[in-house]
Amino acid sequence: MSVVASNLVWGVRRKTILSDVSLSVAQGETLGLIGPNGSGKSSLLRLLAGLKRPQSGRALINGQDIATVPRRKLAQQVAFVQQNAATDTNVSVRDVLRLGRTPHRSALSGWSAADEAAVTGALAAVGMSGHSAQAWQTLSGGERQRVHIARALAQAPRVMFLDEPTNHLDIQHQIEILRLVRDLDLTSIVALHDLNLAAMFCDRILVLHAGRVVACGSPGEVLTEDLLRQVFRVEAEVSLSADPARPHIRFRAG
Ligand SMILES: Nc1ncnc2c1ncn2[C@@H]1O[C@H](COP(=O)(O)OP(=O)(O)OP(=O)(O)O)[C@@H](O)[C@H]1O
Repeated sequence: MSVVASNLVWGVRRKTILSDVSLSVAQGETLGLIGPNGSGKSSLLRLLAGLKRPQSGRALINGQDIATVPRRKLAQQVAFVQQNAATDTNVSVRDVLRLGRTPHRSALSGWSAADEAAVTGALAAVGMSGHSAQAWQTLSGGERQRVHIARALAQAPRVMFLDEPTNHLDIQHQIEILRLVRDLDLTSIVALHDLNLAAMFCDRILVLHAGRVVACGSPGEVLTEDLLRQVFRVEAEVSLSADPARPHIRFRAG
């Protein structure tokens, strides 16, 4: 399913937070969303996922304005891994994943073999099978993050929005989770702070700065020394030697 945003504007009171944001992500593509703190990445993901309404402009999933898609249908198609998502404390890991199946179940249908397979597969995909019966509140930060990603996978969405999914994860799991997202047969938009990971795993990268799109293209097109200086205020060397399409950034310590 494609995701398209046209001229999105959103703000609170008199403050404009997103100005005229447009983007287009094709079926199966992984778009990285980068930008400094407060540039509007989470706000944009919330608008795209239909959790907030734009003041003007439209967000479309598969050509349909998300404002017009019924909530349940939207939940069958779209999963959102939010930053610092909380979960009711008194549940097991498996229960958290079971919640991901809710949009696919009717009030009358019982727990099906397909539901069970989706939960088991999602737990395995994030390497958490061994924690199935553990109480959610006893998990480490990185394990919680992986369980939230697994819940989104269990939802079997066609589109996935992820806000800093590598938060709290060790380097092995950062790479594994992004590889998993890239290889899934779905459309994804991922907000990331680690620019080298964005370069490694995203098909294209969109850069937000003060609520505006300042660049969008392949990692090689977008992640230039000039852009890093102007948008992120850092000095860095960008090397294209190993793979010109996937630049590597070396930040200067000072
Ligand atoms: N409900 C709100 N009320 C007031 N200000 C808000 C609200 N939501 C977001 N903002 C402001 O909008 C700006 C963008 O916030 P947002 O969380 O989208 O940025 P971000 O790029 O995801 O940041 P970070 O990288 O720090 O997670 C910030 O300055 C934030 O303080």
